[in-house]
Amino acid sequence: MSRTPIIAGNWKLNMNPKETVEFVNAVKDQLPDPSKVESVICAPAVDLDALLKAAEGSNLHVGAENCYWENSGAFTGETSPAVLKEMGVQYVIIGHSERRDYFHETDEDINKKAKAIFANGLTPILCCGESLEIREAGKEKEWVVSQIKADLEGLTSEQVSKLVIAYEPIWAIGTGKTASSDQAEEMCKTIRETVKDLYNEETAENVRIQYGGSVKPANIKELMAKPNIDGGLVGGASLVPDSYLALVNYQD
Ligand SMILES: O=C(CO)COP(=O)(O)O
Repeated sequence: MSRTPIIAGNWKLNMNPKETVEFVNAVKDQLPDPSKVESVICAPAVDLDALLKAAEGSNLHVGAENCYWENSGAFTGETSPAVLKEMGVQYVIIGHSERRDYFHETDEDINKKAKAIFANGLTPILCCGESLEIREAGKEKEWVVSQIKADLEGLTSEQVSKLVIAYEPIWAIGTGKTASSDQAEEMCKTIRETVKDLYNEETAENVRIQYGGSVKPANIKELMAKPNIDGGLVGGASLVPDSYLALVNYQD
């Protein structure tokens, strides 16, 4: 298996440019070799310039938390994927449950964003996941499979081979309630099987699948030991240098 583990912080609406630079200076010399574990921070758009400059020459890779599906035009307040690429950004989170819930993003919007991100040579980190209500009804697999099918519509196997998918059960986000490593593995396996059904075995073997939802230094090792979990998408525990370093250096 040749998938490189990828641990990504999702800072959400936290951190300013000064705090961003302080964070990078505290972590940049202690990050793992990117061929062993890829370390990513996804930051608010207003922090990206500071983040990129501070991270230059280090093993830290940079992502945005969102973007629009058009590169330019009369779209007040949006972020251009073409400009993210010009700046040196590598990843863009799309389909986070907070964007789906609070900003009413649909699978159709997310699919358009995925296409625009790939067209600009960036890599999407595509989030999916079910609410507590859906899990309690026993419908989490069909829910996530239908999200994945709609979000990947029209993408090529070459694109999906490079994609990162983050399985984030909404009931585990910011709640301190982690899915058990078995529950996380079961869903990540289902996602990989869905990619295999939609594309082929090779694409399914290449796609990297993260788990997200109360990932912490205390549970990262157990999650990463699972065969279908290739990384973590981490909110709260990615904001503090020591805990971010403990996460990306989980192999030590
Ligand atoms: O939403 C998340 C990452 O995208 C998870 O957030 P927490 O790690 O704070 O639970």
